Amino acid sequence: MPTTIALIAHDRKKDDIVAFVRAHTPILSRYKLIATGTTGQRIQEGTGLPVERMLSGPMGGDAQIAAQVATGNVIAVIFLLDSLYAQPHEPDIQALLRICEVHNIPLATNLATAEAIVAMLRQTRIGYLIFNPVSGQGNAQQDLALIQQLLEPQIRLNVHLTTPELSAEQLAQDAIAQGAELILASGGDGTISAVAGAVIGTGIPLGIIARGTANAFAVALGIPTNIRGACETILAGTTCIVDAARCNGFPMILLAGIGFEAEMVERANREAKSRFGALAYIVAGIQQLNEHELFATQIEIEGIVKEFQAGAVTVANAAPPTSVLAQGLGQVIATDGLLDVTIAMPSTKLQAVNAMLNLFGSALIQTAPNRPDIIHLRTKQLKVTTDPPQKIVVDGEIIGTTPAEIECIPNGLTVFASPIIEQTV
Ligand SMILES: O=C(CO)COP(=O)(O)O
Repeated sequence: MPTTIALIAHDRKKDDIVAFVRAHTPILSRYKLIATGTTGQRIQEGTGLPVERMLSGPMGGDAQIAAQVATGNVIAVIFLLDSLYAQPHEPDIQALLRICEVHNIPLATNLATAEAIVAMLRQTRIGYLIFNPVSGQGNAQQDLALIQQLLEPQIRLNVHLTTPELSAEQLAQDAIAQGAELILASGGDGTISAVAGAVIGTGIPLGIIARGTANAFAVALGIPTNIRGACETILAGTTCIVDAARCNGFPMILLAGIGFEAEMVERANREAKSRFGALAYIVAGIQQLNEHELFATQIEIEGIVKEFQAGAVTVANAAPPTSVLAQGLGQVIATDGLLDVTIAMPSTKLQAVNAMLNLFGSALIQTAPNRPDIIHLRTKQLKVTTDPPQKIVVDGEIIGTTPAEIECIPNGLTVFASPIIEQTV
């Protein structure tokens, strides 16, 4: 959908349009502004807002704007006419007015109707949709078309596709810098975490349209993992405030896995994920189980250090039941201001398999497993040191090796989701 507004004023109305734009800067600054040459210059000088300037009206500026309207790029035209004086380029003016009629584009020709357009804009939300076209196994073009079809009657979408050069995180930062009031992320957990990471602490509501392999974040927060359901959740408008976290400076929404999980994620590479979907993780997990060894682990919380021989250390902010290694407490609470830490210390492969099954079972019944080889705790922050150093995976991406310093950011994210009902364990 277009997000451009065209601004034009005849000479004796130029002061009016500058005053009008100045009075409505907060709302108009959310849109791309285009204007005829002199009008654009006056608005830029008078308000500091960026304006893309066409030719001056008599030289064809009205005609250029008419072309933009005709090609569907313009959401509204504000054209303060001077009806008391004849203009040399009257045919161009009439052509622009006619094109607005033909294309049913809101057109204000005086200050009263310009105010009406601003009132309309106030009721329209603009959503920055950050869309990863290579996530998951669906047809990205069809997915995007469906999202637009479902959301656009109520939310004007500013669509930005991720590319190898333009990361989801960069796009999210740009959206925030442009004053986004609503950011939507569509892709796998990597895309969603990257966008969420940039949004932490801004208070900007985040919509999640999961199209990935595991979609752990959506599942953890009870957000539907089909496009239609996800869009309905966004349109319903209910938001939840959940915790976020940082691991060695990297934003973390779901969990940090140290040891087993990091190795497993590395095995379940992009190619395997495209071929086997979520099964890739299980295949990789079984392969990994054959090779994995325990490592010496130090956990430091508020100056107190404890030592373990661990196979996996998982520090979770939010996690679905299928994030087996995070389930030391039977469920991960995303709204308690604390991280859920699970340390698995199996000494044989059989114990490891048993421990994983046990953890999965406890997540399903939301009770902590009672096993001597699983330790669990909740804390706001901790430091994990291992010998030898272990890889760390944060929200599905390897970010480096231990030591890992992880801190919860209570209430760091506002997401569109139904209220989360947590049971206290
Ligand atoms: O003449 C105009 C519109 O018809 C306005 O043009 P300028 O903004 O260049 O003065």
